[in-house]
Amino acid sequence: MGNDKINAPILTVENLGVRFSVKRGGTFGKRAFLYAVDDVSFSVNKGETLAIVGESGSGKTTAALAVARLVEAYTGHVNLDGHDILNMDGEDLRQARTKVQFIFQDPYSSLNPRQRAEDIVREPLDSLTDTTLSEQREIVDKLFSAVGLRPEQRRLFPHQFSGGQRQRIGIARALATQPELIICDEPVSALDVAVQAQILNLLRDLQTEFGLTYLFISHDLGVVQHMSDAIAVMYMGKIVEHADRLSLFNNPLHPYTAALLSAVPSVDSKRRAETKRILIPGDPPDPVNLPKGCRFANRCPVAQDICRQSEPELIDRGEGHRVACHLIDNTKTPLL
Ligand SMILES: Nc1ncnc2c1ncn2[C@@H]1O[C@H](COP(=O)(O)OP(=O)(O)OP(=O)(O)O)[C@@H](O)[C@H]1O
Repeated sequence: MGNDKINAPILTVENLGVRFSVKRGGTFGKRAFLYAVDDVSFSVNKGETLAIVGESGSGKTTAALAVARLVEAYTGHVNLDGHDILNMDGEDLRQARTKVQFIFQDPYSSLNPRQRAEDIVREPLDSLTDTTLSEQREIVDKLFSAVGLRPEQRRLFPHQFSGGQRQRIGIARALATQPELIICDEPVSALDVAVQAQILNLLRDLQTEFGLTYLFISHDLGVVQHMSDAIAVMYMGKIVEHADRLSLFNNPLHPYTAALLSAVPSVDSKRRAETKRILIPGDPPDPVNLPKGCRFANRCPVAQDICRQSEPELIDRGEGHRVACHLIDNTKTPLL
C-alpha cells in the first residue's frame, strides 16, 4: 500500500514446515510430532501487506517466527531480501535478522517496564547498529514524532502510557533499524475498538510514508480488510486460501474463508442485510492426529466423500487466487 510499491517480493517462503515434538497422554506418554506449519508458501512484495488470518492454533505465529528463525523449520526455504534465511548461521544470521522486526499483541508485556520510553525505542539501534548515542537520540526524536508521541513523553515509563500509546512505542521500536519486513502479530487485538482504528491508521500512514512491508497476523478478517494487499487464510497449519484482498472479500471460495467472512460486520447496510452468518460446527481435529483428507472436512457444511479421503492441494484457480478445496474448479464458483 506504500508509495514505492514495486511488486518485487522482499520475502519468499516456500514449502515451509515447522513441527514440535510433543508428549501424548501424561508422564509416560509417547512423543509425537505436531505439524504446526505444513507446506506453507507465500511471498510479500516490497511496500505491501500480506495478512495471515486464521483462528487460534492455525499456525500463523509459528510461521512468522520461522521466517525470522525464532523457531526452527524442519523443511522449506525462506528468502528475505536475497538472504537464504534457513541456511544461515553465526554473524550472517544475526545481520539478516536485523532486517525483520516484530510488533506484538500486548505492548505492555513486550516492553521492559523498567526502561524509559526513549531507551526502549533506542535499544535496537544500540544493539544492532553502529550509530553513536547522539545519532540514536536524533533518530528517537524523529520516531517519536512519526508515531504521534510527544517529546516530553520520552522519559516516561511504560505504565505511564495508555494501551494505544504503548503500542506506538512498540511501533517506534520496530521502525528504529529501518527493517525490510515488519511482522505485526495481532497488533491491535488487546486494544479498545476506537484505539484499534487509530493504530491501524497509523500503521497505514507509516507504510505510505516509509514504504514499509508488513506481514500482518490476525484472527479477525475485519481488522485486515482495510490493511492488506493480499490475504492468506490458514487452518490447522495449512494455507487454505490465498488471494488479493478484493478477490478474497468479494469471492471467498473456501468454505472456511466464507464462514470467517460472514462474521465480519459490514459497514454497508445492504450487504449486512444480505450476508447470512455461516456457523462452523464442531471442533478442529487433534493437531497431532490429523485426518487423512481435508483438515476442515469434519466441520465443512458441504464436505463430500473425496474430502475425507484425500488432502486437497492449494491450486491457483486463476489470477493468483489459490484455494485448497476439492470442490472448487476454475469457474471459481463459491460453495456457500
Ligand atoms: N513451542 C511449542 N511446542 C509445542 N506446540 C506448539 C508450540 N508453539 C506452538 N505450538 C502449537 O502449534 C500450533 C500452532 O500454534 P500458533 O501459535 O502458531 O497458532 P496461531 O495461529 O498463531 O494461534 P494464536 O493466535 O493462538 O497464537 C498450535 O497447535 C500450538 O499449540
